[in-house]
Amino acid sequence: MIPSQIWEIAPGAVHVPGWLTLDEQRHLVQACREWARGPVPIRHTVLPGGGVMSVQTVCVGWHWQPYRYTRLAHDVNGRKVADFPDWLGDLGRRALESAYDHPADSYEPDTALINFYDGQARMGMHQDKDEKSDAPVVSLSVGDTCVFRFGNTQTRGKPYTDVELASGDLFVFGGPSRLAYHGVPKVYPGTGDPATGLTSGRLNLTMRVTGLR
Ligand SMILES: O=C(O)CCC(=O)C(=O)O
Ligand SMILES: [Fe+2]
Repeated sequence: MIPSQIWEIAPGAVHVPGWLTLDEQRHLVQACREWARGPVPIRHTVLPGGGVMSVQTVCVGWHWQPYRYTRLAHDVNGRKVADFPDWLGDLGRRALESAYDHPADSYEPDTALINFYDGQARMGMHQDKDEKSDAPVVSLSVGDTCVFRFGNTQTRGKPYTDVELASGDLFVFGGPSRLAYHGVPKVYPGTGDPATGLTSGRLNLTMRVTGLR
């Protein structure tokens, strides 16, 4: 295989286009489909102020609800989310190795948030800061291409860099970029390859280390 190109967007923030093979994307879509059904079904997360997120989210390992991780999904059906599978941890370590070009044996993600975007869904600028660990976030995308806005650690606004994340792309943010604001201002409907098993929309999976036990 041709080695993937690696783009450093900011220190510790790396974009690797086309990192997942089509087979890996298919496998991920299948797994996400199962997780979306339960034990805690995929849902539009309700924010404390009453707002509803336009993306739909399902978690594995730990359940995220704004703004903490819990064992049980109190805001959905009170059940425990699916276990974080070993194969996903292996994929996370491989991803980190590709992005940073050094071994990642000690990287042990214990939660994944899976977001589904339809053509209208967006995600506002935010920091991933509910984890009690400074380990990197590994992000994998399948389906429609989006604009991923990667900003700075100080403000929601400029400076930021807009990156197009397409199906199979890997994005890692850690180190000095771990707490950078980021968001998804736009998804381009109809740009994904149905061969992934996803006929419309965009799937994004982020793995994280919660630092909880
Ligand atoms: O969909 C994406 O690419 C980013 C998702 C994200 O930032 C999150 O789940 O915290
Ligand atoms: Fe995020």
